Amino acid sequence: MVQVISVDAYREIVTDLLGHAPVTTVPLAEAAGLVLARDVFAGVALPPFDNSAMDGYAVRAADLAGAPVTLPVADDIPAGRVDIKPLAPGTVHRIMTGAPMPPGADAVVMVEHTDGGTADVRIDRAATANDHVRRTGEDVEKGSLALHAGTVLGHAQLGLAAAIGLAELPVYQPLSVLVVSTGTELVTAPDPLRHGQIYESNSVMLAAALRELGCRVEVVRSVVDDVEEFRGIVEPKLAGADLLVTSGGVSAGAYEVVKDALTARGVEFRKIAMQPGGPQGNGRWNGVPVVTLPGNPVSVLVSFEAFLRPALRTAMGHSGPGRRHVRARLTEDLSSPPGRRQYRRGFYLQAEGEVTGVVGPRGGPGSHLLAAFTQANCLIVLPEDVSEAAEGDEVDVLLL
Ligand SMILES: Nc1nc2c(c(=O)[nH]1)N[C@H]1C(S)=C(S)[C@@H](COP(=O)(O)OP(=O)(O)OC[C@H]3O[C@@H](n4cnc5c(N)ncnc54)[C@H](O)[C@@H]3O)O[C@H]1N2
Ligand code: MOO
Repeated sequence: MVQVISVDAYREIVTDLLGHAPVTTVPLAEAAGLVLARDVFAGVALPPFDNSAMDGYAVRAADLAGAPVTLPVADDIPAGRVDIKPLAPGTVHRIMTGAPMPPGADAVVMVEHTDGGTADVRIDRAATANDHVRRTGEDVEKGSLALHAGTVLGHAQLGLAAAIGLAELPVYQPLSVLVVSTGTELVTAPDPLRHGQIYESNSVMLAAALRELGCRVEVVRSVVDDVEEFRGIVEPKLAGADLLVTSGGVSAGAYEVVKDALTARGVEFRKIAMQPGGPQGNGRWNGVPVVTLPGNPVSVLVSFEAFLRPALRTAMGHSGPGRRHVRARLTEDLSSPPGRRQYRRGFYLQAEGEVTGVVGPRGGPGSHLLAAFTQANCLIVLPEDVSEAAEGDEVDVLLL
């Protein structure tokens, strides 16, 4: 008897199987999209020193009380200068944006409010202390928490890490996934199709979806339905993988290559109470986690959303599945197989000012209808205990 389990239970099984990726240190240039594994404290303040926000003149505000005034320019401070002399009372220093404030100066006058002189300068307006001065630590205090563990490293976060003087960051290592499509019927372009053959598409979709999540991916585009050949091609590649994902060869036919090759190798095959995506397998082969997906293209994509994406995100340190659920009203009647959670491709729309959006199916329930998926922006989720949903009913929608 094949064991049938719920989608939620299976998601937990796959999540436990993948566990957590190890922590590794990578250069900033390789960290985009990865998750920070430890809190990062600032070793320097930002700004690291009081500096000018404008090109102009560093002054003592008190010296400008009777503006307009003309004062001698005692020094010139371009950005990058490190030998900064104090400002004597009754003088100014010409200063550029980002240059250190001279000790004794308390404000900057923009060059636009002067005659731009280099020996003497006429300053047209009075100033207030702190005008156009960027204070040490105003952005980040030295020793403070700059980036929390669990932060997804986007461009702003990487910029901050660089600004506080870091060259590398501790991250959850991106998982290396080996993707293998099986099926004697599979052909890859530009080879011509003969009657009975189809172009292979699952590995392309899986690889793209995995790379979007930040995984490293190796692809074996197609392996024929032959157990020895499957083992011979895939087994040597396991050593470098954190996860093997296969497509096809797992249901009830006479030539189920993945099932036949891996049943005695630590992989358990069962049915999940979902449609599409019913037949699944998971386990370890030579210690490497294995998830075997059914071959129908929509089954692959729905399986990815239902449990692979959440499990991979958890493994790589992300919080949550990275997808939002909303409620929406159906625009037409739908039916669903009893006892199974059905995922229908849908299009969700929320009109301006409306609290609840509307959703309609794109294409039928068939797991071969890939084109409809490309027109969908969500999955309509019909629960196990629902076999009929009527137009106007509120349903659960997983936004893609
Ligand atoms: N007697 C039964 N037959 C089937 C059952 C069942 O319970 N009893 N389940 C059906 C369901 S549901 C699914 S899903 C499929 C899963 O079958 P397999 O995982 O063994 O997949 P295949 O038979 O190899 O392929 C299914 C389908 O998908 C096409 N395919 C496969 N790989 C690719 C690829 N890489 N790119 C594009 N298309 C691919 C393949 O040609 C088949 O049409 O089993 C049902 N049958
Ligand atoms: O469950 Mo299969 O994955 O419907 O087509």
